[in-house]
Amino acid sequence: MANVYLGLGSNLGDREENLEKAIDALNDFDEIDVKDRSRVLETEPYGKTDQPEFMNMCVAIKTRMSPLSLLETVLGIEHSLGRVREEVWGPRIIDIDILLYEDLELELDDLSIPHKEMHKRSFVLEPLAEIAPDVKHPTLDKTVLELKEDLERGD
Ligand SMILES: Nc1ncnc2c1ncn2[C@@H]1O[C@H](COP(=O)(O)OP(=O)(O)OP(=O)(O)O)[C@@H](O)[C@H]1O
Ligand SMILES: Nc1nc2c(c(=O)[nH]1)N=C(CO)CN2
Repeated sequence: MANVYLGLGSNLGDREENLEKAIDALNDFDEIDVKDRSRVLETEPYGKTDQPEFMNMCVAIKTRMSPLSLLETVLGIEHSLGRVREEVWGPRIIDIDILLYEDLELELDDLSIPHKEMHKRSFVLEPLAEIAPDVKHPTLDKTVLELKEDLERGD
């Protein structure tokens, strides 16, 4: 079973309910066990700023799925919760990103692990540091807590 960390975000509709539904949908798969979850944090939109505030959280799962099966699964959950892909970085009912998958480093057309932007995003590092402070980012060779502190200092 692989230890995997996912980042969840929502800024449309009932944001907290959307996050709960996504966690329930993950748990509905035999190959996925949700092991831990951070608090839900309300965060300012990052990147494209003229959109509603987000609710973000991170979850720790154990899974037998391969990285690509897991990607297919999270995209399916996004679809089933009614997400419509319109603009990149735009408002969404639910977004599920694969942040870390064991200490895997993977660079495919459709999937980068670790998630390429995670170390630049406080809406990821803040909740992730609650549940995985000592987990190492395999490429940057720093723990989640160190990455969060670097970002807060503006490094
Ligand atoms: N680690 C990853 N987790 C989830 N999707 C990924 C990952 N790496 C690459 N992708 C690809 O990114 C595509 C677009 O994802 P999405 O629409 O959620 O982007 P976004 O949320 O607008 O931006 P970002 O990925 O920067 O958060 C997905 O269809 C998927 O193929
Ligand atoms: N605060 C916050 N900002 C974002 C988020 C998000 O989940 N939270 N997701 C984005 C695209 O993935 C772009 N900007």
